[in-house]
Amino acid sequence: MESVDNRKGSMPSLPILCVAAYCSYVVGLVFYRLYLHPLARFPGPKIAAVTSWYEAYFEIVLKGQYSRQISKLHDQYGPIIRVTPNELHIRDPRFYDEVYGKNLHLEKEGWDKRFGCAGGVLPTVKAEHHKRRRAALAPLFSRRSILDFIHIIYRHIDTLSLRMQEFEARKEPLNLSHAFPALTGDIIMDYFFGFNYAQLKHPEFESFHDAFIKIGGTGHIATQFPLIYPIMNSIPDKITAWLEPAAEPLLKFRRDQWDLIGRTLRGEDVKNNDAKKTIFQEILSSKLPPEDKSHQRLADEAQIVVGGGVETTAFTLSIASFHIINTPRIYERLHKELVDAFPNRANLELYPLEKMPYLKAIIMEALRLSYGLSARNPRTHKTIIRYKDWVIPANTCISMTIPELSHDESIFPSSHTFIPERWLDNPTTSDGIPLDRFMVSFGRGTRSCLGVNLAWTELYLTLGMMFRRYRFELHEADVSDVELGHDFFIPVTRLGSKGVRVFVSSSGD
Ligand code: HEM
Repeated sequence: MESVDNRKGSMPSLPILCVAAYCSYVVGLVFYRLYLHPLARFPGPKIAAVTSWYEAYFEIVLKGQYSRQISKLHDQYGPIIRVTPNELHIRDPRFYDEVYGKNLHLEKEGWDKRFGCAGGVLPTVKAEHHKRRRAALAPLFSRRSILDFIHIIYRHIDTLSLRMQEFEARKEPLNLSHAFPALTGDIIMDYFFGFNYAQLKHPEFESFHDAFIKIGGTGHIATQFPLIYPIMNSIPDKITAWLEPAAEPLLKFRRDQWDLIGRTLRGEDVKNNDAKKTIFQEILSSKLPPEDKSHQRLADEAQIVVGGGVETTAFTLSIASFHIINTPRIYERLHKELVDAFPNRANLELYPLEKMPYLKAIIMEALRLSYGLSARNPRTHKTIIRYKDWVIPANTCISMTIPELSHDESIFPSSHTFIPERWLDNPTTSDGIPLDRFMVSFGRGTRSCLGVNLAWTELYLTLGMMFRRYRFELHEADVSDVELGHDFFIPVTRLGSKGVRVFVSSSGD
């Protein structure tokens, strides 16, 4: 008996064994990531190579600041760096087309965890799934489809114009940063879902805006803790809305979509406008396999399409409007171009707007500074890629970031200044490359923006209407109300910003 007790006493207890095993695992993992990992040779801070907690610190604790930190790391370590244990980041505008090539079918890792709707086309990981999902949506995004729907876009632009008159009459500041997401939200709802929430008519322009900013922030947490969405989804909507009132419009949207999809699957026509088809009818009549036509997949797609189209276009409109109003030279030149084309201020037509060089240059400049997405945009190539002296192993996640390209001073001198003139008269870079090759705010290649035609149409018509019919005066707004403050996947300004607020008056001519 005595000898058995002695043996027991000399054995470490189970918790100690577990701690020792865990410590050995961590030491082994650190050693592997630093010295044996396929990316071990690449430059960058050791801490980023060892753990994604480094990324988490900048994204979660400092609220969307890792992209900014990555720019500083590029200054220190060069154009290619290892930013997480398994990801390389490249800063080189001339390498963009290699990473986001046109004919390549590339996997996109990581975004599936971000939004809690992994079945949507944007976050789809596998290239083959993406290809068929995108093909099913493409007809709905064609120029022809947009022109078929344009009367509904005009209707919403007219509503915005009426709201402007209302603010003019009341002599109260109008918050453009609130009005634009309501406009783009109503258009997208009508276009894809056959009805809208009349957000533009809401006194305070209630919209999906705040909810999307919150989702963007949550995406950083979900990247590290993917279970967060299943946990959140298990909480009743009422409690979520009580904890986070900004989420309410999106929760309502999700409930309504779930119901609409159910009704569409049962064969009902759920539209209550005169658009031709809803997105659900389009997907259901496509050649997609049954698993891509499930209730959940359709709901995921609905959220992605609305998420893709509301904030992006609205932010571009805010940037364009702020700078036009803030720069009399730009306002006067644009206004003259509009008056020449539309002597009668009540008229508004897409084709003449599309032919206006200065308006187009303004939109290009606003797109450049609105970036589309501020997030690192990952792609995984199945083969090795060579970048300068580096050989990037096959199946490595490589990312680049649109804001870095927009602010490359060798391509866009004074890149933080809004200069529409840089886009006039077919400009080229100093080495003769057309400047618009470096306009990547709609992405590039097989996974570039599907909504580009709709976005341009909205941008032409909204800015054309506003700056033909009205004059504006900024109210307590400055450039920090339209500059990137936080990367919440979409670019977000400083968090305390009250938005671009303006007094409105008639243009009088
Ligand atoms: C100024 C406006 C817009 C900008 C700057 C913009 C930007 C972008 C960018 C950069 C991507 C590519 C993401 C990637 O490379 O992986 C993208 C994808 C996408 N955008 Fe847009 N977008 C805009 C408006 C819209 C609109 C109005 C819609 C329509 C609802 C839309 C729907 C989509 C969709 C569905 C995708 C996913 C495409 C795919 O994965 O194949 N976007 N957008």
